[in-house]
Amino acid sequence: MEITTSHPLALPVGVTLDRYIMNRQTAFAYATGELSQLLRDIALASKIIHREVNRAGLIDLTGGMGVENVQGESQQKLDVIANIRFIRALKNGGEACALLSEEDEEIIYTGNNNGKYVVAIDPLDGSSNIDVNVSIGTIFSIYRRVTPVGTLPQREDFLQGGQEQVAAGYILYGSSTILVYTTGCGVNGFTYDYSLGEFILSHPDIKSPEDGTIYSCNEGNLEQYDSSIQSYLAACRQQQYTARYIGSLVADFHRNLLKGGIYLYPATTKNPNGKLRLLYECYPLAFIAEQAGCKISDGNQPVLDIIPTDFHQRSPLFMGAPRMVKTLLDYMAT
Ligand SMILES: O=P(O)(O)OC[C@H]1O[C@](O)(COP(=O)(O)O)[C@@H](O)[C@@H]1O
Ligand SMILES: [Mg+2]
Ligand SMILES: [Mg+2]
Repeated sequence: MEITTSHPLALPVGVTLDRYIMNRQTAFAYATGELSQLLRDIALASKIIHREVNRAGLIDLTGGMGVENVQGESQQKLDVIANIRFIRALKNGGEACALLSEEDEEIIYTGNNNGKYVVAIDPLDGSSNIDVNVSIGTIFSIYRRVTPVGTLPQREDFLQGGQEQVAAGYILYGSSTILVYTTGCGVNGFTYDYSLGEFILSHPDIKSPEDGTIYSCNEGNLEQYDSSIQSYLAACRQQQYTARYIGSLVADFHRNLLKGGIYLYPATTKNPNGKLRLLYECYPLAFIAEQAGCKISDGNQPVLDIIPTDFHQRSPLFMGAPRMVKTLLDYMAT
């Protein structure tokens, strides 16, 4: 077999995540490497979860734990495993002084009080899809602490508001595993090459299309939505837009980000404040979406402007191609 220069085997391996983070770090004079190390620690934990998600059916990691988390949702085994993996990686890494997780009611202290950062995390997103081999993910948000280094982290370290995030990202465990993140200088995606054990830059400088024809929403809740949202969804159907809903926020977000679309999780009579959690689902995806040129709203204001009051508070979420979200907000304003 002749290996020509265009043959995949001849192409140079892309930039690894580690190398990319390093290159970025040198771009910031005041950068000390701690945030870079924290991002690497998160990437390491996600490689382990990639392996466990992949083999879940073989190592008895499917099914529930028979217990509920602080949200009143039944915890899946992989929810718990992923939670443990991130806590352990951040404890060992030393850069995070505390975490806030979807799976735990209160702050998780890492014991690294000299750590300058705190992390809010949804260890496993799309739990209802775990056992049926549908894409799932992890979502994370990083803040520089506001309490003095060396002291015990406090509530205010996590309730700074979405605009104060210094980094945010997600990992999508799908047909391939991809890590997408921002530190406020654009959005980049890295595909995991498990044969090398490396995340490789595969989606540089991701930008959302200005408009789209994909809409993502659980229409099973249609009767519970505000009539203006029902009218918007009817208009989407009339225009023969494509309905796509995986039921894993990370996967629905990722598709719409690349292809152009709108994701809606409105308030419902069951969840009058929406279902999705502000600190570790809405804020981090809003930071990424904004950096990629999307529009993100809770129906009344940009999501990053919402003032947080509670660790596990929920928020309606509307995000996607700016022209589509603007149209929806026009419907909601009438
Ligand atoms: O089943 P519903 O009501 O459509 O909700 C699906 C949404 O709930 C979630 O599963 C909530 O996240 P978790 O799985 O992390 O709890 C999102 O990923 C998804 O978009
Ligand atoms: Mg989630
Ligand atoms: Mg979750």
